[in-house]
Amino acid sequence: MSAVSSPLLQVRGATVAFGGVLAVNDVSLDVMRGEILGIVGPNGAGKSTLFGAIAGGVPLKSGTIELNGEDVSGRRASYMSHRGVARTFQKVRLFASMTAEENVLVAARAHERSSAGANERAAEALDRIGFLANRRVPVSGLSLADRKRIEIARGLAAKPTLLLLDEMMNGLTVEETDALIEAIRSLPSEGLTIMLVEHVLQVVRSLCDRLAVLHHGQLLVEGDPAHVLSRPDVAEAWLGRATGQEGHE
Ligand SMILES: Nc1ncnc2c1ncn2[C@@H]1O[C@H](COP(=O)(O)OP(=O)(O)OP(=O)(O)O)[C@@H](O)[C@H]1O
Repeated sequence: MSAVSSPLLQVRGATVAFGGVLAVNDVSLDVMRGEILGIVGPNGAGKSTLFGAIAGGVPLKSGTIELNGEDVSGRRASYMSHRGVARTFQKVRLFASMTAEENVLVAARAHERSSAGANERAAEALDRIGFLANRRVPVSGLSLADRKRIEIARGLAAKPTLLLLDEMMNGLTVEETDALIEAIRSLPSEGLTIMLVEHVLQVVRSLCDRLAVLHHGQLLVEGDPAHVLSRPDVAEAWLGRATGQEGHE
């Protein structure tokens, strides 16, 4: 298999246990280069835990995770970051008193020693996600939608090959969601692979090339979004118990 067509990430039999709870249970999944893969499922299905195992810092009880053919199972987040994996968190983690630019610079400096280089990285990351205009405004004065973009820019400042986006649309209006979908859609053409956890159906349908459904920590099904979403077992496992955020429909 050529490097181009081989998966960027291979998850094999990944299992994560918290005490007696198997938060991720024997999950195997390939993530192809340049795709946007949606990870969906009801609350508590194991989506964020799977992200944690991939982004580093959440140890596997069993199984393996390979990135570019390297076994990275159980590695720390800092190691994964330098291997090209960046993530955002459900709860935006920004320094409120700092500007957008300063927040992104903090992330950029972890990857670039020279301040000129870090400034360049930060500006490029903000530009990629369409947020250069208000970059000098303190974060405390920005909308949630803007803060989500800054959170993504912080991830992009690492120049990742794999970006994990955790529920970016939570709390956004329909218009803000549409705008962020457009911004995210343009990213993979610049050599980026994206995995995203999302509850909003509109996002999943219009943004993802493929979907993987988790339920009780296990992979229920993966494949084309239209096919996956039409399955009765998916509707029952996920849509039947969704939280109402899919009201964007
Ligand atoms: N640090 C932890 N300690 C103990 N149990 C945990 C921990 N993190 C997650 N869990 C448990 O693991 C399971 C999977 O949780 P996880 O947060 O990964 O699900 P999720 O699909 O991301 O849910 P949500 O959509 O609500 O964010 C749940 O039963 C949760 O209570």
